[in-house]
Amino acid sequence: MAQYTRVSGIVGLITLQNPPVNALSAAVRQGIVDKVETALSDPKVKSVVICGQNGIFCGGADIKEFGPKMSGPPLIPMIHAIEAANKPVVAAIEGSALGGGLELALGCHYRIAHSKARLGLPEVTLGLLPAAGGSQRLPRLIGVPAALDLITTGRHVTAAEALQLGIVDQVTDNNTVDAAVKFALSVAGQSLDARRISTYPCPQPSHLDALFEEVMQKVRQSARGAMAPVACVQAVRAAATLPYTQGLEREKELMATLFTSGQARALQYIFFAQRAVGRWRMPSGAGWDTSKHRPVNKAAVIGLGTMGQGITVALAQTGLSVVAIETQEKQLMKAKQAVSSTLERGAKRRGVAPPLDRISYSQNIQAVADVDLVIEAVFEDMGLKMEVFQQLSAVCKPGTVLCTNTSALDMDQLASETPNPELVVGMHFFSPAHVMKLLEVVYGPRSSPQAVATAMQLGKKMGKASVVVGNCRGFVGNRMLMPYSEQAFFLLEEGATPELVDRALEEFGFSMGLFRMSDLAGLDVGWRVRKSAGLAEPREASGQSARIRKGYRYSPIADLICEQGRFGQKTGSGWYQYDKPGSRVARSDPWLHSFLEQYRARHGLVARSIDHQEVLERCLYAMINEGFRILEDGIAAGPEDIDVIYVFGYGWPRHRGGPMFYASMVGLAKVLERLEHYHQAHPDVPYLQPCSLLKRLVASGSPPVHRWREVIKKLHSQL
Ligand SMILES: CC(C)(COP(=O)(O)OP(=O)(O)OC[C@H]1O[C@@H](n2cnc3c(N)ncnc32)[C@H](O)[C@@H]1OP(=O)(O)O)[C@@H](O)C(=O)NCCC(=O)NCCSC(=O)C[C@@H](O)CCCCCCCCCCCCC(=O)O
Repeated sequence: MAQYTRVSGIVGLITLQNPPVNALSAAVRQGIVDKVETALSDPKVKSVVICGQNGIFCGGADIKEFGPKMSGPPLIPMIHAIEAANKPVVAAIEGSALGGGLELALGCHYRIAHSKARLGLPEVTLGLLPAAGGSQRLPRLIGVPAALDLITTGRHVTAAEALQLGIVDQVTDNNTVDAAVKFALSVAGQSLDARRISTYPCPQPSHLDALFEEVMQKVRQSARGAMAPVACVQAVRAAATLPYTQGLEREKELMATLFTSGQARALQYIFFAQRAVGRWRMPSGAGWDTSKHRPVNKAAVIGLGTMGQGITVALAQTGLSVVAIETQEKQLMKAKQAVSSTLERGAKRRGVAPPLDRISYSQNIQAVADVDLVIEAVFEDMGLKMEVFQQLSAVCKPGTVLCTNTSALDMDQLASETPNPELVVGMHFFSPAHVMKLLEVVYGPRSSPQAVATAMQLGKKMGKASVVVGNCRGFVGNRMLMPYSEQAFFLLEEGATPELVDRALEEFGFSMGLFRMSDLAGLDVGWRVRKSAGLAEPREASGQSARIRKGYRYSPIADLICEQGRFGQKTGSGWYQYDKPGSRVARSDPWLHSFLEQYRARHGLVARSIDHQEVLERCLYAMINEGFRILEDGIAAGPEDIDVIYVFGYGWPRHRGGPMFYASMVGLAKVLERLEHYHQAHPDVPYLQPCSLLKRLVASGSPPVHRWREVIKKLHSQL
């Protein structure tokens, strides 16, 4: 909807009204069409201002209304009518002007923004392009290179940058609508000939073809199979090479392909999933809407290894006071230097002062006495962690939330070491913690909703995609990684190479294949986990029994690699070889290939030809199957939680929407059928045995992913 009033005698003020972000729903578009007509036909009105209610101009087209049948007036003619008006129309931009919101503003003759406003064309992140004329007007206004940057990345710019680029005409620190009305009064009656962006010639950069070729190459490389960034480049090229109306036709054509694509569905699903995970709930029924967080102004980090350093940086960058504890003096000094230089580099990039003085370093745990929250990040050793938790319980002020960053240990066992287990939760960061967006917030049976709410609130403040999960081995992310990597090891035994498996996964869209990823993370991490689970015992590496553990198929290949001291990039070799320890360029390793041949010969295995489809089906479906078990066990509340974890923490291609969404796109019946097929071929691999929730979903007609929670709820109520 839109409201119309007349202000200062001659200015028609149109206010978009569609909380919370004034998205351009059918009703809002109808409102704009009607109110613009009213303003233009009122002889007393000499100029018009368009603004949004509640401090936000407009979050763009209403994504919830996207579908095969769209009602209401279309955006393009609506914006054209504004641009063609014979009275000046001024956009008063507060909060955000994004997507269709900015396109609407670009149709206005002038744009006034509040200094805190953010502007952008983020359609590409939803699998779309700015198809309400944005891809044609923006390059005409700010030039091709700047428009390409904004449209292909979808990044939001500040009002200051928008002014510098020429997107807005004025920035104000005061009331934006008042400033826009004043501006509208000052331009009333002036000629608008030079203010209609669609009539501008598109500035022609030198070497146009070379520029587009270079950008297209860059975009294709980073898009990893995503269609929208490529279409965005094509649309901007149309702006640079065609008259406006033809460019608009091209924009429409490209949008038609994207709009109905699976990729757009996946990306829009992830947009809503990211928000849905914020509405967390524990099995007790307590959740985001019933639990109040404790304020956290001062936090402590215990243990300043790589993880602790990253967490310290992230907390300081969030504006918190941080007490950083490390008992070893040498490590403390090393960590202080590393944290300071990371903060300095980050601050330089952002043009701000580094928040070095927010951190105090100490070797003495007594220094945490007055903090509101502690994050323990010491070595993954239960004995050591228990000792730390006992000390924390004695030192911290009452009510301090105690968090562990463990990725593999039982956080409930740790909680049992404290007199207040309700204050204990897991905050599982991903390395490097100041860069990676994912945070798993882990609750145990005794964690209080308030402690969970506090960790979630802190995660939000830190800009993390924070997901509440239950306590189990590996939580959600690492638990699903187990069957995924297990299948990859089996594929090596059966004839694949790390290169083949990685190529299949990277062509699917993963930022890195499994073997390149493990070389980066360090192979010793998984080796330690397998050892502590009693799997990677040193055994006679030959014969049938070497490939069976606890009665099931097991591949000792990764353990044997580790026994050679090949821990990945840091040692200069792992699944690949590197020029020197720490170098990042993975090269195919003849040693590894002959090791695999010898291994197969020793175990009487005959290599067969394995194609990409089998790699994907076995690795991904085994992982997805575990995802269904996680849902069945109630460790994740819904498929959105799993998908957000995989997209933000494990390099799952965003345009495929996360593993559970992907399963729904492939078809649950097909996933079930392939799992049954592979389980029949490998009956000694329990991860391939289809989970009963998957069977139940298929039996209930494979409902769409947003309806799985109903089936899960029913399942739990029957248990
Ligand atoms: C705006 C934000 C920055 C605000 O952030 P904040 O943190 O304050 O709040 P939240 O993010 O939590 O959001 C609050 C709440 O609002 C919901 N929401 C946000 N934005 C939208 C939206 N655009 N639509 C609907 N709902 C929205 C959000 O989900 C939250 O609710 P929830 O219940 O989930 O908690 C931030 O929200 C943000 O970044 N928003 C998204 C901004 C964005 O990406 N905008 C672009 C939208 S796409 C667009 O504008 C497209 C246009 O360019 C062109 C459209 C043309 C359409 C033409 C269609 C014809 C296609 C032809 C096909 C032909 C096919 C055929 O031939 O058949």
